[in-house]
Amino acid sequence: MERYDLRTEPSGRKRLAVPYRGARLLRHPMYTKGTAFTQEERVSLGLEGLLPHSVTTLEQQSRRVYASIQRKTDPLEKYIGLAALQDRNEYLFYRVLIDHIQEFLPIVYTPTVGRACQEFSHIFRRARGLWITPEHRGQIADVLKNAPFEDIRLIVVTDNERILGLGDQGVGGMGIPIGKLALYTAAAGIPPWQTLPISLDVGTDNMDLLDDEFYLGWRAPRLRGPEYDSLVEEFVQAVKRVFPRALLQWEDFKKLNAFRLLDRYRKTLPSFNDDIQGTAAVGVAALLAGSRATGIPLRQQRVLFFGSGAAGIGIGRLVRETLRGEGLEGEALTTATAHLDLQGLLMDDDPMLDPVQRAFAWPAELADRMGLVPDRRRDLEAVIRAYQPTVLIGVSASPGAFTEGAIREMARHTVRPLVLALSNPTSKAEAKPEDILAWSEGRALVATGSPSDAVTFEGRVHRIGQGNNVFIFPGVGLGALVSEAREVTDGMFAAAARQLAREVRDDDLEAGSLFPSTARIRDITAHVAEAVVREARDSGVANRPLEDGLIPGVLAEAIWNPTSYLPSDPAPLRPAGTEASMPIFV
Ligand SMILES: O=C([O-])CC(=O)C(=O)O
Ligand SMILES: [Mg+2]
Repeated sequence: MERYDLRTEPSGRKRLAVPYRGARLLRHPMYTKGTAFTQEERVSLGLEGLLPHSVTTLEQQSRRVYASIQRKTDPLEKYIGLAALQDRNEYLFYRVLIDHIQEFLPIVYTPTVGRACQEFSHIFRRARGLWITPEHRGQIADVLKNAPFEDIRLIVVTDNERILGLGDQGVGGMGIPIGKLALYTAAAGIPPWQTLPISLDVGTDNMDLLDDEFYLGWRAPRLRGPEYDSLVEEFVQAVKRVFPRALLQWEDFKKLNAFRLLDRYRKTLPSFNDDIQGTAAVGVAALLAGSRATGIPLRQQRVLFFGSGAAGIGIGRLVRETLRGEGLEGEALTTATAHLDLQGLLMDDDPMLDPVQRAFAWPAELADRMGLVPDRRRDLEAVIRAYQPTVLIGVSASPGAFTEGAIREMARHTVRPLVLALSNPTSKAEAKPEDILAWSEGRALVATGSPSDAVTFEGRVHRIGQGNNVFIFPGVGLGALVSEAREVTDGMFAAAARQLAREVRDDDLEAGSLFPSTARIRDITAHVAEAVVREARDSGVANRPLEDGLIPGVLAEAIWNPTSYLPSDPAPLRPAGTEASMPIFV
């Protein structure tokens, strides 16, 4: 465990105390500058002769690395190249990522990160983050103490059971916490030495993985029941003890564990579930922006969900809360949303519904009144014909679920239907944007969870918005950390959703997009964080309540921005096992 020591000189200039010298320093991904070490630093840090002669700038390094990544044609090879860069020089990795965020988002994140998870045990180079297995029971706190840095503020943890729409990926799920934290740093400027990806590797029920000789994970069926619960309980208590200032993001747990763990721990430590709550904010933002585009007020929208997993139920809850805020109640509120899953429309006489689905089930008599006899309730097209939704949201991981008939039916009764095919990665999306536009005669406003190219239909170019929680979680996390929130509330996600909708400009909507461009992610994140800080203060969960006027400045101060390397100060080598010592200022 190391401290990352930033020292501020009386002049205000920051310097970094580096705890290593020579080859060890050169190889340390967080302290190295590679060929950017200056001549003076090379002398004082024992680097003479270890580097080729010329000193380059971070900007030159960034251009050099970018060219080398661009040479690769396979996105997975680009992923491997960027991961290698992250393991070599984190400063440079973030500089390159930020300089080319729109281009590299689909590499470090969905869709390519999905492939990286599937291929994890085959493309493995270097470990990052922490793996906790059932063998660590009773000593999880000690495992946490092995993290490379000690002042951890942000943890993304998964148990790998529902990796994007790809299901159980076992040990390979670690790609997701790593990717999400990379985006926290790139979008929200969370310093990388304060982040920690964690995999709860409790086994896998994916037989292909268990049969693979290269499989790197805990080779057993998934731990379940009380043993699983007690492992998670020990983990949460250990996080509280070892990293008392950390915010925890639950990611890619399967639905019932996702809801259970969120409900159980959201007041134990500041924590949230991105698939439930982050996705919810994205869905609500799309509705708000969509209302502006179509002129249909929010309270007159009818929203049909296809899929009732963590995302479907999560969005459903926040949509319902938002509509309640608009004054809807009773049957009007019930019928404002309809939820279809593989078993059909969720009906309250269905004994197979799980507890989170039940909250959205319709009384059978309502479906009867719409003429939806039982065998029609499984048919998306028939449900659309009867219910006449203005919005269709796909969160099912069933590619092809939005059929031509279904989309044509949407377009028959709505001038500008909102169609969100949100399942990730691209291979799991419910329909292709070009098909949705063709089947709706170019009238649909389309969004996908993973990035999609613009579509030209009858001479008009439609931009496809990326409806993804990347617009939400970095700002929520940054806002919660800056306000030292004791809890991450649903209100903070509602505030984030409203802010994201405000970020959608009229020209985005005119171009057919319900979301802003990901090229603006850093600005958007800062604005989302501002809204979250205000909401944390107003709802009384902020240990550091900030007045409006102070918020932008405090955020700007908190955001790490790798524009140039800090000067390195050699610190005396610390004997093993002792705390960091004072750096020497020269
Ligand atoms: O990672 C993403 O792109 C969004 C997300 O959380 C998921 O699909 O599970
Ligand atoms: Mg997720």
